[in-house]
Amino acid sequence: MSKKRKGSEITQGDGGKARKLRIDQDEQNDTASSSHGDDSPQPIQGDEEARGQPPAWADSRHSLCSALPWFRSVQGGSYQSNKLCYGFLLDRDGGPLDYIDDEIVITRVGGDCKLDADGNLKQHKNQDESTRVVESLRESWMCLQAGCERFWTLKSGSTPSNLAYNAVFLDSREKSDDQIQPKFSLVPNLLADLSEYPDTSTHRVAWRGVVCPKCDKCISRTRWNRWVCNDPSDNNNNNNNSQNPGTCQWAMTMSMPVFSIRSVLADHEIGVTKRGIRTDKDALIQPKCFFTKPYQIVTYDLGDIGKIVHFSANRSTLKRLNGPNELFKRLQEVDLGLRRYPVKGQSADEMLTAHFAVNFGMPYKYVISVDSKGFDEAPAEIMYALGRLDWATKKAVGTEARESNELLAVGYFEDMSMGFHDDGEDSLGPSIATLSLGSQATMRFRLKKKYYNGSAANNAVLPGCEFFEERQKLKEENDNGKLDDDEYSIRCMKLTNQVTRREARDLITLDLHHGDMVVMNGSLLQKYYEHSVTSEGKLRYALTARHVLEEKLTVEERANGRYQFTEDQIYDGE
Ligand SMILES: O=C(O)CCC(=O)C(=O)O
Ligand SMILES: [Fe+2]
Repeated sequence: MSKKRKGSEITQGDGGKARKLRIDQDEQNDTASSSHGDDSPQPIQGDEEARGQPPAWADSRHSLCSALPWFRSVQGGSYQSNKLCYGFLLDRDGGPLDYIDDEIVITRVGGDCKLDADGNLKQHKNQDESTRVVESLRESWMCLQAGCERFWTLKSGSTPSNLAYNAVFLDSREKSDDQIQPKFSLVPNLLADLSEYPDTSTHRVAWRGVVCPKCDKCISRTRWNRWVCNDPSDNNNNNNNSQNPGTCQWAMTMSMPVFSIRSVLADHEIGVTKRGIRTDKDALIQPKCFFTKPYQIVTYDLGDIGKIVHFSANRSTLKRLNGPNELFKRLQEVDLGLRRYPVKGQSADEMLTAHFAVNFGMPYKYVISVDSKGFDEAPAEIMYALGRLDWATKKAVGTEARESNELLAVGYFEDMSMGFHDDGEDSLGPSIATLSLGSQATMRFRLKKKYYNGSAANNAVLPGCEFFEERQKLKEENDNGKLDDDEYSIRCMKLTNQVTRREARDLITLDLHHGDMVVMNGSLLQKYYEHSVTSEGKLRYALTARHVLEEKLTVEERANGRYQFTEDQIYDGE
């Protein structure tokens, strides 16, 4: 910023001589030699050297938004709430008419920019007579009434060449109300708060970013229990900025108390003998319930597409040796290496997942940018979970089920979730099993966008698509020859054109409780449907086992997936 303003005075910043600007309209004439005259407020010069240090800085928008309450707009340039602008993100692509001082920001948001020869985004079109937005340019007063013969003309009759803001305009504003004070400090000291209150370690506020106390960099919480400035292991992480790693090595580890299972559950009772399941008589897929002593087993059968089997553990199953209660406690005590990764498909340094993850065994697409740890590095708790998941998979699918050779551990703090996705890589076997530990969660299944309007599923009528019953009827008529293929396509297309929803409705919703296991079986289930999970408490783990097809992997990768259960890791279903 070249100049700073205070009230109606414009003073040169950086220790320069303070000079008073006389605001005398008569003295402003057409012949101003330059609109950037000595004593006028000046727009920011893009190539000017920065002076001083900012109180906080960030190398990605995500870390800025996570660390400072003043800017929470991950995508937009302006962060506002209730018509109040809290923060404005200006980057090097500001326009030539931008003006900023202590009290005023005049700038533009997006639009009309093009990349120049050096790859910099530059404003493509400037203010001219066709854009009459700014009525405050200093060069001289002129008429801005389109159609007037003096429109966009200076007193001399010429059109303006250099544009700068009129000082009177810059000065004309209401006095600020001293009663209104900011809600937070410019850089809140979250670190001090969190070390004082370790029982909040998994609360929403604790997975915000912090500002590095050494170098003032905004740091997202990518690690389970710590913040690391310039985390060297981000190099694997698709992070653009890792090409220019910073030198500050500050890190802080949070002491995290071990939460009892009781303290993270909202339920009255842990592990009821018979669990109520969501019942909806109109639901297309009706669950079939089956009780055994240790588990209530609920199956959602989608015919040729596949099935979802939900195992709910009862109280004594939860309490067994190496069972869910113990695993929940012990997973908190070991260092699993959980961390948050950039969301796939987003620009590399932007969004991070709203859950922590770590992969064991064979590599899996979900964490493709990080090396998977071999099962030989997995803590025993992972192997106990794997044993239980293999049992559940066999129980749901039959003895032909393949043994898992990969396990993704996911950790959720308060308000964390996993958005809609499928687990259907072509390098995976058809069965996927998950063990839930800790807080309750909701799992939803729905048809993928490209199928729910009924248009793209190889002539199959998929449960959950719009106009399912009408489509089924048409298909029957087509199958038994009542409707020829052409007419059938026309009628189907007509239905597709009537679809107004953007996304499919949920087809199946599961309430996942501590100790539950869910087995999804069928590759078509992953092809046509997607699922999401929203965690509803302060701490939850999901341990998901899959079978990655060996032929898709290198010899070294295959070695990671080998393991030998100890006797007690083989689960007997009790
Ligand atoms: O959190 C869960 O229960 C499931 C997680 C999941 O869908 C996955 O890891 O792919
Ligand atoms: Fe999944």
